[in-house]
Amino acid sequence: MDQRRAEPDPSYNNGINQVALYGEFTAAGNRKVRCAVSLTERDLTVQRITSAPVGRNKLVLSLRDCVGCRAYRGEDNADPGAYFAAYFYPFKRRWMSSGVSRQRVEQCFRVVTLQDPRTNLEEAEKWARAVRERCVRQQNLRDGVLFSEVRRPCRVMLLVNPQSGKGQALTLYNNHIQRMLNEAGVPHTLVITERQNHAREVVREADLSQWDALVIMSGDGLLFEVINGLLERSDWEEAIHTPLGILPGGSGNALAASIHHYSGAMPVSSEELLVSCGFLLCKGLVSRMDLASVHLPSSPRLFSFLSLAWGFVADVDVESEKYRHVGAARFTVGTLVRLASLRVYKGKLAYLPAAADCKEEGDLGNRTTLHCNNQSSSFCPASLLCRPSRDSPCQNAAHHTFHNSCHSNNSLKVRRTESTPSRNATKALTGPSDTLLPSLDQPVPSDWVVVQEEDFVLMLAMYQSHLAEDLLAAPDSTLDDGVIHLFYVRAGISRTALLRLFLAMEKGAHLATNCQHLVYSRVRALRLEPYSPKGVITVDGEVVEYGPVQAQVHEGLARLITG
Ligand SMILES: Nc1ncnc2c1ncn2[C@@H]1O[C@H](COP(=O)(O)OP(=O)(O)OP(=O)(O)O)[C@@H](O)[C@H]1O
Repeated sequence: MDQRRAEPDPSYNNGINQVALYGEFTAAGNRKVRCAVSLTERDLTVQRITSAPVGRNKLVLSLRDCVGCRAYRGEDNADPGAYFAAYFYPFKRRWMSSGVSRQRVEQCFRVVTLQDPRTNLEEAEKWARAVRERCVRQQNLRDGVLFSEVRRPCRVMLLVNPQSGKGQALTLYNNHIQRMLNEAGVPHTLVITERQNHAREVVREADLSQWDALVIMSGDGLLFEVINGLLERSDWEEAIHTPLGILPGGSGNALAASIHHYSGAMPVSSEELLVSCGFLLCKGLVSRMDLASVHLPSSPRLFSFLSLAWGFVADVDVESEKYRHVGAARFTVGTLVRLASLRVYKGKLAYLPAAADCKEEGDLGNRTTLHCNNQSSSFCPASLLCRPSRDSPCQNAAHHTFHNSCHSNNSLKVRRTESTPSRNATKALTGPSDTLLPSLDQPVPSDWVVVQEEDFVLMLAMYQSHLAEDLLAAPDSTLDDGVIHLFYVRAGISRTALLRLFLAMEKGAHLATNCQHLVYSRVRALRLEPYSPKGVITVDGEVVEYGPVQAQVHEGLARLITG
């Protein structure tokens, strides 16, 4: 038989395409299949050695899609061969449906250079090491992305809430995540949360020098606990720099959907989102993430990484809890139910606008410089749709409102854990100071915009892109843009128009619907004073004390593994 071999291509002999390693091995699963394997700085190329023309049966796998590679001896002691296996998660077409998602590809080879098992294992280890090193270098090469730090987490605390979402977080861990982390060589310790605030207590007390990353496999509620636990520590400044990871195990999974979106990938199903976030976690790149501090009338200050909501969105979040068995679809069901009894919420909203073209760094002492961000002039995609003029004092909205009749059903969930009043802007002992916020009983500063309308259907402040897996609420948000993306919908909107807005939000196109009732502003701080005696306010999807609330963004305060 005329066996054509895939010898190293001479045209590859320059730069990144230069073949660093070349070998011929049998496939681990079928010793009759021989493969020519070559490794460049960028790719692993596998060419089956057959009589077919060179190029057929050739697989080129990008090392950017590789999470790890390991070498090992076979189980049969009489077998002198050793093995190396490389694990890739490239985007592939879905079976039976359109679009692409990350799907697992394993390439495993048997090395029998000599009859000596040790030499064979050394050869396999050489390959595994070379693949791993190039994977890391490919991550380092990524440019144009504001990744500040490259660090492979090696000791990970993985906090899993077994009750989150449909109650399947542990099954999802067993079916997907455990294997991915093993493939990536990331040792981890599983902490299964037992009750509310368990994770908060664990991270508040933990010896953080023992952990390179804290990863949360749950909904957004558990990350909320972890962030607040870190910021309650006396060493909060260091603690909040602990890299955090998020794996979707809840029904909302907004932050997981946001980092998937930031990675440039197309929307995917819930299980595909888990694989995508698992992949990003294994890649181990750490980015800065904005947090917002939130002040409530009589509860301690909270830190929030996602959203602050009042009105329609907050009500849907709370009321749709009972539909959590349907997973991410719970928000769609909740939206339809609440639309049927659309309400008007009365209150006063004020905000500090973000500078149009400048990005001010956080107000921590060590980051006081100002950076002009030339690109941010194109920030507001629908600049025509940002309607600051609607906030002008001359705008006189008709004030025929219904008082909010929403009854707070949050007695079990409300985060009123301590009783320290916070009448001063920053009363808490730990965490950064809120230089932009006066105390809640003082008027807002004169450079704030006071919204003239007092009748709303919703107020939604977002610091990340997604409100839920399939709700791209703030399409222009980035992880650390230092901006609160403030949306509100004025009273008077029809049910149909509101439904259209939420349908458009699935693709992040709600600003382009030209809805006259929707107002969007980029802000750095805000205050809401609800007038209705009862209602719901949520922070990161969790119900908090109802009443006046204010928040300011802290740019890039936390660290998140974003791949
Ligand atoms: N073992 C447990 N039993 C009951 N509640 C728990 C347990 N572990 C954690 N919790 C609490 O469950 C709450 C909800 O968790 P989380 O938001 O992560 O999941 P979820 O509500 O299912 O997700 P989503 O918000 O996306 O629907 C958190 O406030 C957390 O404190």
